[in-house]
Amino acid sequence: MADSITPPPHAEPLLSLRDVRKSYGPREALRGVSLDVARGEFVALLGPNGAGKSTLFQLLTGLFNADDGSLSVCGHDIRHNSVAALAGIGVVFQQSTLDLDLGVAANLKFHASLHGLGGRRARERIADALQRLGLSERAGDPVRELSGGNRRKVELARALVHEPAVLLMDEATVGLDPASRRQLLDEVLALRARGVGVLWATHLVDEAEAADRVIVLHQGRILAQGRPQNLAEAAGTATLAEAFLKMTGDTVA
Ligand SMILES: Nc1ncnc2c1ncn2[C@@H]1O[C@H](COP(=O)(O)OP(=O)(O)OP(=O)(O)O)[C@@H](O)[C@H]1O
Repeated sequence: MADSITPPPHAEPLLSLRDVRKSYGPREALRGVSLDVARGEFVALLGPNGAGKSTLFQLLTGLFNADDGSLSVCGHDIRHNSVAALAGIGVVFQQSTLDLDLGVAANLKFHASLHGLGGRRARERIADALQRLGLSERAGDPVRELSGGNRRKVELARALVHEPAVLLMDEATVGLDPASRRQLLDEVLALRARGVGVLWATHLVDEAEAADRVIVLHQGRILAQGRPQNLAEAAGTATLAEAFLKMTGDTVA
């Protein structure tokens, strides 16, 4: 009998890096990194301090060019077709980039206009993003009056206003208390259902445990990748935390 199950259509990764290299003078920050993020996939980029996570994000957001290799978003090469590639990315950086004296909605409006969104369409997107994150009632408040957790949610809302295919989160929970950290992680995990691909950089193993796939980055190289449980099994440890320590702990930085 013929197999009645049709194979899924070939899914192009939303984000694709091939053999990416970047040095600062003699210091090699990325030494040939290749990775993909698929539609609706939450990938944790787990690495200790100095692993190269921020460098990778700076390349992905067009702040620097890679010395070698290629980076593409939705099939658009970041170097050769940067406008289209960057339109597909939403990003929350480690350090806040909100204007503290502007209102919550005004911060989002400014970002929307940078992406060519204005008028009613922008207002609807902003209202929708704030509503999803439970911030509708704070729309008119200056960001300065918000808690650290809510400020991060505003950054997340802002990163999503132009409806990017891929969301980049660079150590986005730094400085948050455990409850706010969990809340932010849950908000981002929920984006998978909308097809958003997420690259979540962290040095915190508990955040990586929630991921569909974990990529362990250390001293500019990918040491391992796979489902959290599979990584632990492959390393012969009971937990991902032990596997991470085993992989990275005994090497000199
Ligand atoms: N502007 C720079 N000039 C020189 N070296 C740099 C620069 N930025 C980063 N590096 C070096 O590149 C390597 C990777 O740093 P990077 O900040 O990308 O790592 P990271 O994983 O984000 O670490 P952290 O979590 O501490 O920010 C480190 O050895 C770092 O010292």
